[in-house]
Amino acid sequence: MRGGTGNGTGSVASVFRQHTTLLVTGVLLGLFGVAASLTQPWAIGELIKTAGRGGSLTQPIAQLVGLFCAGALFSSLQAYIIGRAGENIVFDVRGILTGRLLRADLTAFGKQSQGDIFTRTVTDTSLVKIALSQSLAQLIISGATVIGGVVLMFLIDLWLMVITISCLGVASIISIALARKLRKVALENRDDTGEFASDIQRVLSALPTVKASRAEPREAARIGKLADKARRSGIRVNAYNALLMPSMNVGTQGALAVVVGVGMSWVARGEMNMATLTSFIMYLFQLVSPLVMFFMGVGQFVQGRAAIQRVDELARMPQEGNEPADARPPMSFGPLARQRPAVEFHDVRFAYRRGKQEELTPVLQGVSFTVPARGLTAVVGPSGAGKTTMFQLIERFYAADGGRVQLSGQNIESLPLDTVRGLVGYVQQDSAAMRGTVRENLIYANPHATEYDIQEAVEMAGLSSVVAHLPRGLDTELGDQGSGLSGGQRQRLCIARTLLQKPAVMLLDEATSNLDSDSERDFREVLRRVSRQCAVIAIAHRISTVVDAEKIVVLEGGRVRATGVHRDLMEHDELYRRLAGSQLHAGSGYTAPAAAAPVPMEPWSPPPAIAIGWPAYAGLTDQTVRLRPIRSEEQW
Ligand SMILES: Nc1ncnc2c1ncn2[C@@H]1O[C@H](COP(=O)(O)OP(=O)(O)OP(=O)(O)O)[C@@H](O)[C@H]1O
Repeated sequence: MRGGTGNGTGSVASVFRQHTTLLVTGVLLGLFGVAASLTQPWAIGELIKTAGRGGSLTQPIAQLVGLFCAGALFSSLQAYIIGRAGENIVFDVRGILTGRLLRADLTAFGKQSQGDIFTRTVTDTSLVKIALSQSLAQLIISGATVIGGVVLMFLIDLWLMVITISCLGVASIISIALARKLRKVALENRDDTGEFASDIQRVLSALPTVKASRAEPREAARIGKLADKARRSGIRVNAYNALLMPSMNVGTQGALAVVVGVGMSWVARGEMNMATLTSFIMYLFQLVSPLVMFFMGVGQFVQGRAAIQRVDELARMPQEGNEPADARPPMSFGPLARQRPAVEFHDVRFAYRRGKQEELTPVLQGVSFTVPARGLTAVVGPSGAGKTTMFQLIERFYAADGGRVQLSGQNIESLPLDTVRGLVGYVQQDSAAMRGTVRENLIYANPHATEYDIQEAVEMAGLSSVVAHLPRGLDTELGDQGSGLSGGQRQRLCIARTLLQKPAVMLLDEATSNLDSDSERDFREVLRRVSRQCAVIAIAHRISTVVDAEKIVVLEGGRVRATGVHRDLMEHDELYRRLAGSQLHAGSGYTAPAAAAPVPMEPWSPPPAIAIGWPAYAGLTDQTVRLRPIRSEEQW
């Protein structure tokens, strides 16, 4: 897709400027057509005069037919070229919007409803196309026809023209007032439609919840209200549109009636000849259609301006990844050195910004810890402690408000975003599979993955038997959000996808939550092998997965409460002991090491939502796993 305006300010205007050559060509062809049609009444007058004189009609008729053909040819060419320019404009505007949406800052993106974004990207851009191509060309061409016609009519008869102008002038003033009002209600209607689309999108994305909550009638009523709001503003748009053209029609028809009456009385008195009156009336007739088209163009253009405003607002959405000038290019980073920690948090503070007022929700309050370049580091803590938020800072979805996050000794803010995301693989809490084939989902982060790599990742993630039972194997189509697979299978698919990325740091957010105990045990074994190749940081619900971790970070209320290995934490950290106690006795199948301190069981109802962890490459057995020695550390 072409185009781009850097900061998004006046995106539509900048795209429009890029297409002026095609637009000007179209308008010029249209103006040639105008010249041809403006000459036609004069040619008809000549025909009448020649017929009156009894002369040969061949030449005037040929002249007239030539003018008709030229007019038709020019107007077809103009319509084609203007239409083409319009399609190019909408293509470029959508290209800019798509690019800016994909690079949008997540805080800013979160404030905008997705339905409204959809309306602006799809519907509003279509209105922009119509406004900047058809309506604009229509305004210029119809305007030129009207001006040319008016000048010629002045030349034919001054007084008849004064009568015409008086009737049309009143109608034009009314039409301009109506057009202004139309723009205002059109903007309201675009906003109402966006609100309706947002709500539909909200409900459709949670349809099973709506059904399970028996909320269909409530949702139908709520959406119905928004649809009705859009209907009412749409009716107002139609009302002003409906008044716009008739007000012009009444003006032109009134002018016609007066001109015919006055003109015929002058012909009867011999003060004007019939050919002159016929030419004048022909011009007046010719004026009606361009005048109506002109005001229709005004109507469409003002609606388009409302859409341009909305598209420009969307294009101004703040962007992520404003790289510092001294950001290093990706290649200079290389694989993470063993001797440096893979990830370091130094007194990191972070708060989410909510709503238009940017109210702060403090989450991390001075977090410090390090993650070695190899091995498993688990993050444990009660729900809401800020574990996922930490991952989002490592991925640079958000920037820390204070302190710094380092990747292999370098502040991630000073690294190109692409490098950070290439080095860090992220399996999210709500594993995000997408519509498309299983293979497309797998290679999403590494489109050049070989068949061997794919098979290996599938096997490592315990997906082999799942894929073997799918009707078309890796080429089986999945629905939205990966529907067609179970929750656990989707999770393994996302793990395989991240494995294919061969990250230097692998983040797993509660990746074992959808796995049964056997699968989790097998997965633990795979994870142990993976963590020899890269740094794995894991948040998981199951305590049993955490006991082998080289390091466990206990997070509470946005602060690191303790770090250590399982045995130490069992001895020294009260919270960890409680979390571990409830988990290890919850039937995970794990037997605590004999040397571990006795775990006091505390009555706990309801059980705390804890997150402990490490990732789950599920469903693997020693027989099924043929984890090829990773070809080289550099390649991983
Ligand atoms: N996008 C957001 N905007 C505002 N607040 C948020 C956002 N995401 C999370 N929070 C808040 O930040 C806090 C920490 O959330 P986070 O998801 O990091 O916790 P967590 O430890 O991963 O919890 P869990 O174990 O339940 O997943 C929570 O209080 C949550 O309400």
